[in-house]
Amino acid sequence: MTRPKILLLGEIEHAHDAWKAVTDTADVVEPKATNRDEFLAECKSGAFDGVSAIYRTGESAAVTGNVDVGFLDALPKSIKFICHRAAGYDQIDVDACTAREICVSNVPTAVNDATADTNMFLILGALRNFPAGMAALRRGEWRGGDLALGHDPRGKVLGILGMGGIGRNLADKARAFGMQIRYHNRRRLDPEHEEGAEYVDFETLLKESDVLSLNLPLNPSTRHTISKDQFAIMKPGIVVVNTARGAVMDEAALVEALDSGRVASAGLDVFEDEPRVHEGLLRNDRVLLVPHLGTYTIETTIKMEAFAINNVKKAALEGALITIVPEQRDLEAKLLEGRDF
Ligand SMILES: O=CC(=O)O
Repeated sequence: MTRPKILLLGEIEHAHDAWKAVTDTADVVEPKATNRDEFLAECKSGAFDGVSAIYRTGESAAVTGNVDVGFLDALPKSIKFICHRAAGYDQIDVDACTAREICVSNVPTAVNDATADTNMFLILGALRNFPAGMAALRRGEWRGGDLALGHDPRGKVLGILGMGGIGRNLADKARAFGMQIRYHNRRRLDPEHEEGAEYVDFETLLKESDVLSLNLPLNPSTRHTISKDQFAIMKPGIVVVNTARGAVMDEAALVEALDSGRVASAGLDVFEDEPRVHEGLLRNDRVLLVPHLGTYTIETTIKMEAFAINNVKKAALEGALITIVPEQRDLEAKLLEGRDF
């Protein structure tokens, strides 16, 4: 029997044992390309013919670009699975994959704790104005007068926009700090999973939250969910934090809202055009900035890699996935129908 072929886009950083179990049973090919044009030319040269599954990291987009129509059109027809090593898969045009009968997986659960930890750090740091105090100290001004005078989390309303795995994990952590949890989601959670969190409409969440946390995925319909009009109705003095994706919020509108004082402070792990960060955020000591470190721990990276590796292994060896992205869930049986593994 011929060994299955996997295309590796990016690196396996930590889960080497799990990866060895893949290379024992499948052949792995890696591109030589150093930029997108070279990658597309390499695809078209036949270098990846016979590959059935791709393992990719978000960082690999620096060479290949996003998984868009141009990328998919260049791939050999043998490719039927793309296993992405991250929770957010905004780099992947899932509709275009579906049209080509390519199944997509992400890493949905392994990221929850580390991302929610980062989220809580941003909430505390932004509420307490720690960045202002830290910047004053480095300027030799100790606390910088009352610049760093902050607020306690206890008793504050935390509005969570997007109550998925990370949002629910964050709610658990924030309860321990005495915060009142409200949330808005496309669909209300089953009340037994709410654990006291109150479901409110989007407008109420904006108008009544003391802290707004963005925990929704980025896709074409969630881009700039928070923009000028939304800032205009937020509770004055609100704190805004984002560990989801930069583009769910209009960054320029956030800078204006910070400058006008509508938003008192912000905590951001993600940016619209990473690694570029808006000048208006860099110069503002009331913004706590973290360079997309939400999941960046050894333990979580190992869990994420192992999860994606298990998906690509099952894809290459059995022609199926352990998890498929929600957009394709109802289509899975149809997409896999008639495949010959
Ligand atoms: O940002 C991190 C992830 O999407 O996993």
